[in-house]
Amino acid sequence: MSSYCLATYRSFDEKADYHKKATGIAVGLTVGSWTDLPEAQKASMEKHLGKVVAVEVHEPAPGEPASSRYADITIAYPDVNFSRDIPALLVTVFGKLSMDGKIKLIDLAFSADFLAGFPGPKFGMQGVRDLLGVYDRPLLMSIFKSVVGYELPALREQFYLQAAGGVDLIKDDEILFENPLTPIEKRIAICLEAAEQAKKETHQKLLYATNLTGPTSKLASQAKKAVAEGANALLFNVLSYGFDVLHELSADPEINIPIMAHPAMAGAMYPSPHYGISASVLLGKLMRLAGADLVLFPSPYGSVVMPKEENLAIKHVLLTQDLHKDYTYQVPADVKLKLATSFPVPSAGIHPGLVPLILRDFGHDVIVNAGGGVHGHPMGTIAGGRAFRQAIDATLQGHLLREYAQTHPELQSAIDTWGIKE
Ligand SMILES: CSCCC(=O)C(=O)COP(=O)(O)O
Repeated sequence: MSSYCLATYRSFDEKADYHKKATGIAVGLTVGSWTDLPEAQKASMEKHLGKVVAVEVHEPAPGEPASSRYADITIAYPDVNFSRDIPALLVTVFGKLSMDGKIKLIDLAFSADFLAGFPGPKFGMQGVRDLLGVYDRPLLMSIFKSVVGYELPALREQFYLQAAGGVDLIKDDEILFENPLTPIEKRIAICLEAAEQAKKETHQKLLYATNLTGPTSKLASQAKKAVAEGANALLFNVLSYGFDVLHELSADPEINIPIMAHPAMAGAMYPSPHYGISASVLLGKLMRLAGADLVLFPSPYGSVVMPKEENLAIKHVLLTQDLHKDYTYQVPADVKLKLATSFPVPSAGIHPGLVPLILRDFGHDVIVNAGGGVHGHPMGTIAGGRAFRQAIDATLQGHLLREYAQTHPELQSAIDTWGIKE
């Protein structure tokens, strides 16, 4: 029995016969042509032929422009046509099609056969909590800022200040690449040393996500070098390297530390309503499928804004959604379909006054993440971390930030600087 992966597109066209268009996609991206084939060949090609699963046409409401006419089209692609990897799937379902007018890939669903090739996140949300021993609250992460051109002692100092403020994770800036001043093995050594120093004061465990960079062919060995040096997490710019690179790194048993996916470049792919790939597929489904343990993405609240419904769709995909959907296929009982969940990290322009909103929308299973909101604190970086921890504590205990701040000067100072968004 054939199995299929499903792709759903939103296509904008004022006049199109969308049913004809859907058939054109299903045939054009699989067997190429159908009606012209001799009957004998049709029989042998049947298993390779894409199928139209759904066509939902949305005509413009009275007063809306004709250009707002669109259809959501779902096509089933036979697994037999592509190998079990994300590049093959993406080129099949949205290779040439991505360049063919106003059309956006808005959803993907994977067959059991396809999913079986993906172990998913090695740690996931639960594994990251286990490493830190923190279960009863959202986590707090801070980001190295403006450290390009720094020598090791200055980098160590910035790490220590972040750690001493009580953060759970610290990540490299995504623009800190391999460089002679702070090469990965030396970064790891001095940052872990600073983490130990801070731990004497905070009594907290901490994960440091060091940026994995360099030529693709050397990434796995670079990651293993980092593990050998004691690294306890990696940051990875997934979209510039490709999902398959993340998949290979995360599936490698020797790279046994969590991988944090950075969304750099995503803005070139998801924001348009007419083109590209939806945020929930790009930063949600494909990241989790490829094995990201933590995924950063722009939040609806800060400086790089993503609409709230798209944010919540990413959260749903990372934390709860079953990525599997089978079309005309009985799933064998021994096929594992549930991937571990990935920790959502809504980011960019986050300050303590946004914490109530983040927790309202994401609940406990979220990582509050900030760079400028920690280092830009008027009382310094340590106070920046503390202000965030106070904002998290206040929100969990049901206090208004404004009231809690009266007895917590770091939070008060943060609110005076950035305000509270309700
Ligand atoms: C757009 S999500 C990535 C967030 C990030 O990496 C970052 O450096 C945000 O820094 P900020 O100072 O805006 O907290």
